[in-house]
Amino acid sequence: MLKSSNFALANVMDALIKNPSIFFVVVDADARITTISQTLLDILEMTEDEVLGRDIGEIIPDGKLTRVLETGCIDEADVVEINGHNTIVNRVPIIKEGRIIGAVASSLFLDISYAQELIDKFNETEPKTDPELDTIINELIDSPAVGYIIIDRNGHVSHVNQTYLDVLAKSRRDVIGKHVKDITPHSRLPRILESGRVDKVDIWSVNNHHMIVNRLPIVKDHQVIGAIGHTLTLDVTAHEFLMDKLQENNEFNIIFQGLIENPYTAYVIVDHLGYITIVNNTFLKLLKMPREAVIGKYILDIVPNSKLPEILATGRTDKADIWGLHPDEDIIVDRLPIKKDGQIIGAIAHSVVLDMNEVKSLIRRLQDTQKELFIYKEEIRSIYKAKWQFEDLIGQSREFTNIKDMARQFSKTSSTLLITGESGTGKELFAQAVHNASSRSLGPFIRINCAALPENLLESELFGYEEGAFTGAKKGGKPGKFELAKGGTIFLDEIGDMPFNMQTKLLAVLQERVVERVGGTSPIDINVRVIAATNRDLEKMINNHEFREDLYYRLNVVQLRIPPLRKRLDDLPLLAYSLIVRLNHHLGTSVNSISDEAMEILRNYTWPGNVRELENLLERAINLAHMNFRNCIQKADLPSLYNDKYDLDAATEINEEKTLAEKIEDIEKELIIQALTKSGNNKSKTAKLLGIHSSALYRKLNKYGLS
Ligand SMILES: Nc1ncnc2c1ncn2[C@@H]1O[C@H](COP(=O)(O)OP(=O)(O)OP(=O)(O)O)[C@@H](O)[C@H]1O
Repeated sequence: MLKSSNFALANVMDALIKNPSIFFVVVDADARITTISQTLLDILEMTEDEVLGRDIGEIIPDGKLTRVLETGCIDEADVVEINGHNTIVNRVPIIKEGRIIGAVASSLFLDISYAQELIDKFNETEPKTDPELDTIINELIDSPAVGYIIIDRNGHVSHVNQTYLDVLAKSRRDVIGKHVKDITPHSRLPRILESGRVDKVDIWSVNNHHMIVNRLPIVKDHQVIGAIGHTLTLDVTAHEFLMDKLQENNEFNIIFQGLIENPYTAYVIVDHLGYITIVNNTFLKLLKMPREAVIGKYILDIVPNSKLPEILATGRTDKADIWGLHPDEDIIVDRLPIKKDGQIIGAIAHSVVLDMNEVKSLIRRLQDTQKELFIYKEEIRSIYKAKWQFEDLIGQSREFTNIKDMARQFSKTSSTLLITGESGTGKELFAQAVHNASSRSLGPFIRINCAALPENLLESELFGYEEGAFTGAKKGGKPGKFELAKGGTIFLDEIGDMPFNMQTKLLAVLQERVVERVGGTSPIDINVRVIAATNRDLEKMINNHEFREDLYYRLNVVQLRIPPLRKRLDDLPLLAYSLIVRLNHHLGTSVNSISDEAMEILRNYTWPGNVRELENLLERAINLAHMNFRNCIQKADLPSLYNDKYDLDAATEINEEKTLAEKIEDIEKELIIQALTKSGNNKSKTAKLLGIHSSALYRKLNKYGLS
């Protein structure tokens, strides 16, 4: 009778299921025996009470299982002799959560003594010259349970027993004296003649019989004079062999049923041809079929959508695949090939999560949260995007107030508006203010940056797409910005960077006032006001054939030219102070003034990056002043205005507080700032200066808070 301690048998399952053995011993992490099969006890001539709880080294002193515990390495097909029985043993560590918690030694019980005896006989005399020996050999190999075939040094069959002749479906006359390859063309016995090595526990198929075989060389005076092939299991795959054992009402049932029969895990095992060899009750329950209807059947005849044939064909391992036996009954499964000597001999599928209801409810909750998040994001974006009003636009200079007045007038109409001006002058602010002062103020204000997206994405972003329009297209399709902006304003920022092809498509939309989704067939009416902005000289671009003239006229129905900061320097103190108030609020600082010297530096600067540059510069100045416990911005807080290299030097300085990756980011940020300054905050020029695509630049600007 077999006894096992509290040791978690479930953990042994994986180790054993890959190991079609019937005699075994299990030890825990301290090498103490926790489970042992009766047959092994019989071989050891001991009782279980004498063995359980004892160190394995005291019972089987070869120390090999202890080594598996130490190394975690599998020890496959090792020939050992236990009490005069030659046995082939597999030793496998039991690993849980990355820790070795025990080990199993299991044997395909193989008494190779017969074969050994045969070899010994061969070694005594030349087989062909001794008819008496033939009789002895024939007697020895005359076993209904084991198939034998023996070849001489030339590969010709010298002996074969009736059991193997039955497998071959041939008569003795057809076989004796023939070359083994003429009988079974793919025979691996000749290989043994060449290598002189034992070929242990190999899966061998002939005439649709699947067997486990051993092949041994016959060696005399260091010369290979022949080879023996004999079966260990006849007509069964390894797993069928195991199943046969399971059918027997013996002690193995207890342990193997425990291992395979697990109500939380469905198991199915196929042989190398895809025929089901093992299936547990949990899987049968899923199938709603009795065991007899399943075992021995081709997997696809039972489970038409099984992926096990793919595993057999490719040898790949599937981890946590969501798969459904029946529609709407998804489970999560692992699949793995069973390999022997590098060959795929079968495949296992077992469930990881059988009850998907819990997983599904989690997924549903996640989807709900995502939807909610999307709604909030949209809300935040709309609040943020359309927050600017004319009152927020700072500037009292004539140039500025004139533009503001003009813009107020334009907000009373729905005409397409083109806003031009250098980078950072406030074009987007004006667009928002116009929208907010217009009759469309309750509708959405949707901005799209035409420079930040590659052409193919820009098209689907602007016009949307239908389901299946391209690989990766979302189910149900997606509305474009023109559709989303319905009843409101669409702000086409950086229009000068729109690819030429897209310009043509945009022109058609503006002319016909309809959009067609990518992959769609029906036009959708649009009801939006279009405001476009650019810091590029569109007229020059038209001359260079970079911008469509007809589109320019469509966009330039009315135009606002925002003056650069250097042309309204009178606004500088007011702007600087207003920005400081806003920045303090944002940064949680309380810097409230600028020294005259610092203001003078600001006045003398040319402001290629305009108000945005002023804002960025003041933010850094506030941080520096704050770090130095000052409430007043001083010259020292504006290092980049009198020393361009300052920040790059600071970025490259080695200090322990930052990792290499963080330092590299600092340097990248500084280089971008310098390129922005150099290009007058022109994004496409900046991207060119840095040798990167403008969409990459926009990502980086976002990352470093420079946009
Ligand atoms: N008149 C202003 N009053 C207050 N803040 C301003 C003003 N003009 C610009 N700003 C500030 O400068 C930042 C840049 O403005 P905006 O994004 O509108 O510039 P832009 O001309 O659209 O730039 P780009 O061409 O690079 O897109 C704004 O976030 C705002 O903080």
